[in-house]
Amino acid sequence: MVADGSGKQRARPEWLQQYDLVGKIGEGTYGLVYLAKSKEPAHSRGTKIAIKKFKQSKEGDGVSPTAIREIMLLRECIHENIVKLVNVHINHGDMSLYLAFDYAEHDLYEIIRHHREKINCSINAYTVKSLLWQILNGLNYLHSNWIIHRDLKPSNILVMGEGDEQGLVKIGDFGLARIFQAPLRSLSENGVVVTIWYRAPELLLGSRHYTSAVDMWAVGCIFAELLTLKPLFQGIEDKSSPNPFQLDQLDKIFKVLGNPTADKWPTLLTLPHWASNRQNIQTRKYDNPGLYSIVQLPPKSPGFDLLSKMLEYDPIKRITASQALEHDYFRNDPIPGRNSLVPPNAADKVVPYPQRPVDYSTDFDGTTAPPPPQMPNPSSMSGGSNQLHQSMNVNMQQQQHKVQNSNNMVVNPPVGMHGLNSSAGIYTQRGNPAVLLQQQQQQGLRRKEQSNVSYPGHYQPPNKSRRI
Ligand SMILES: Nc1ncnc2c1ncn2[C@@H]1O[C@H](COP(=O)(O)OP(=O)(O)OP(=O)(O)O)[C@@H](O)[C@H]1O
Repeated sequence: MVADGSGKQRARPEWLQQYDLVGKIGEGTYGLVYLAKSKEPAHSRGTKIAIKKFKQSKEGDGVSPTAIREIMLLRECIHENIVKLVNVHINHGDMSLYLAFDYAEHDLYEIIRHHREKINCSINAYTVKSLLWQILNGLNYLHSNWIIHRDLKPSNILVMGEGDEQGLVKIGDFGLARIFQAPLRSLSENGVVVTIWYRAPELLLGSRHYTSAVDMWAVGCIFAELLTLKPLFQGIEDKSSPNPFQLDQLDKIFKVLGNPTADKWPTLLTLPHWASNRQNIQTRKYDNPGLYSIVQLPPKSPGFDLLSKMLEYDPIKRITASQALEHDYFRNDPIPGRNSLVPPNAADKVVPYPQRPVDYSTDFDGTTAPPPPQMPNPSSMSGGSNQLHQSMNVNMQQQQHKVQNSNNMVVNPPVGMHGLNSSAGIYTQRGNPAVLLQQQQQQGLRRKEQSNVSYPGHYQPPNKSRRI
């Protein structure tokens, strides 16, 4: 118990007490990601958790009540192939937001990189198929709940490490792309880069309507990348204005799939950039699509058929997640399995992927932790990082102190919607998740129309420095 400004005693925020902060594991468009461990036996001691801290905007306007309400809705999404949002914490002092997720030891960015740069061999067919099936399964769940991910890419496809859930795919970051529609410029300046490589052609051509088909395009790109270990369409980003027309990205797509035509894609002619940049777009003609030679699949194979249907130009004709799950590709050997990392056939080698690197020296403020001011407590020691770990705990305590003085709101794991903070005007509702998610979708569309934001123009070049 601690005293607040009024002299009253109040409980420490529960969520801070239950974890030991271990260190920083990554940095994304919206903020930093930390690894923490559960301290409490009730949550099975030592359970790893990923805490995402969202950075403040330069204007310091914090997290809007609408964003918070929508995040609360994301906690309703419970599915084996969706990363679980276990805790939401808003620090009202500086209006920063912390989201705690189940921790995944791997992601497809690292898995693909490991095969390409470390072991120099392809990912086995069973693993590719199992990963793809589970991505589609998670996506089908999201789409049937009216959630469009909008930012699918290998680093957002998490894969569980050793344990009961080993090899399970968890889609991360779902729903956040819309909530935080305009990422902060300063983050890009920090060297963190987001990518246009997985962006659907209708968006590149200026469509303002997101449909679930944009996610299927991204899955097609990821499928190809799992097969070849290289991004399929590596366009060079134009950064000349806040939201420029990405000609090179489209050009890379056309080169592989051929130029789109109004015959095959009737609404093409209505897309803003198709009309306004027609000359630029159509100077180069690509008549010999070469997708099958890139992915090295026979044109008549089920795998190639599925991939082509994901990379269909016309979003209306593009295969849906539920259709894809029924595709013949998944009915043929090797049959996909729950543990994507351990093929049932003993002849297939199990690849030991490395654990995520952890930067033990960065605290929750994103600054380097000072040397520990006191002797390490042996009970919190682990491996060679004892001192740093201890200093992280100290920082955690400092953070706690800050938080306790800042009228924080903590929302603990859910059964149904809950959490009311009238002083902040933040509320969530009890009710049917499907209905709520539909409302969420409608609100999002309305907001998009009002703000007239079609897609954030914050992309940086492909040499993304995404690690710690
Ligand atoms: N639940 C999690 N468990 C383990 N690692 C995670 C988890 N969520 C995210 N990460 C990792 O943290 C890093 C940063 O993630 P984050 O989602 O913030 O950025 P990103 O996906 O690299 O880029 P962007 O923010 O542009 O989507 C990535 O390596 C990601 O795989």
